[in-house]
Amino acid sequence: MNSEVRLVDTTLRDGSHAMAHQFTERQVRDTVRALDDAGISLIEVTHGDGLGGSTFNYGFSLVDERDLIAAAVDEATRATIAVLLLPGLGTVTDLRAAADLGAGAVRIATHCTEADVSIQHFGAARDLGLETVGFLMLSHMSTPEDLAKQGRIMVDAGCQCVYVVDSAGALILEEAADRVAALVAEFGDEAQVGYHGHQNLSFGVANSVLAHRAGARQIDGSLTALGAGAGNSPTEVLAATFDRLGVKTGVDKDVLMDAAENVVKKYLTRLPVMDRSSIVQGYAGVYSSFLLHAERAAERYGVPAHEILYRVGAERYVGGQEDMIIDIALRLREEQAATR
Ligand SMILES: CC[C@H](O)CC(=O)C(=O)O
Ligand SMILES: [Mn+2]
Repeated sequence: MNSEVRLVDTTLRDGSHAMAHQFTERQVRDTVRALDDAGISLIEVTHGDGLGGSTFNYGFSLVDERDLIAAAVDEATRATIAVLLLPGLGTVTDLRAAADLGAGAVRIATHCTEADVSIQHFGAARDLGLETVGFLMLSHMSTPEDLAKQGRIMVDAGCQCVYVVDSAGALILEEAADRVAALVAEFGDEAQVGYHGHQNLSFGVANSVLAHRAGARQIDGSLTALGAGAGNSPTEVLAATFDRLGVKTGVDKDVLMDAAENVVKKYLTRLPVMDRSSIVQGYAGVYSSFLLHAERAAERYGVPAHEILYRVGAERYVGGQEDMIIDIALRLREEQAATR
């Protein structure tokens, strides 16, 4: 087992979902400075749904993400700023703009069975000299073998590290480790493997430890767990846990704990929790970023959010199908009215 791991922080990207994309430039600057001080080497800053995500369907950003990326680049003294890109929502033009602003890495995310849509984006990213990472989202929907085949498509396209992304917080222990192990076996020394967890069933940190033991070299976290659904594996907990296990992260856990307490907790509008809706997301395998969309639909149409999320899981809806949440809420409302 390798005794080192790189902790990557996504407070300012996955946390954007929990903040309903309302990050201010001040919040971004303060968070980047704290993470940079702690020694985090890769900090992701983008709309929750990636470049170009500020839309009616996904939710408008308070501040243009290009301004937030520029502020992050300005604030970081050692860390590289990464952006997220979902092909089809973000374009190569958006990627060039982010690189011009000083972003040094891109994480390109596709549904776990659709890595082929990322090929041209990886090519463009390598041409721009960016560090490249691939995100296989909703990884619980694929077998380890199929996931490895999809990862291979990304690596052949120029990806340097492919992540098993547990978007729904649905993976439990060896389900996460087996997926990581399959990718590690497929790539050998050609590319690294990463793990991105969500806490819906509370396995984010435990899965991250097992992912590292299975060969993952990069692990995601968010300060205070700020992220979609019940949030991500808390970066400060990952740092303390790996420290206890004797795995070097190169970060200062106490500075991270301070950042969680004194920076992020001061501005967050909603502390991620394992409540009924987010537990259902993990149980039923629902994209974590659907949580706020389901809560809004529940409020608007007078139906329970967790019922919406159970249906979303049963229908196996994936990222980009946010509008189907409204469809389900309307159907539930009709069913309710029929039983009265
Ligand atoms: C919408 C992109 C998504 O939030 C990426 C991610 O972090 C995940 O799938 O968990
Ligand atoms: Mn996520």
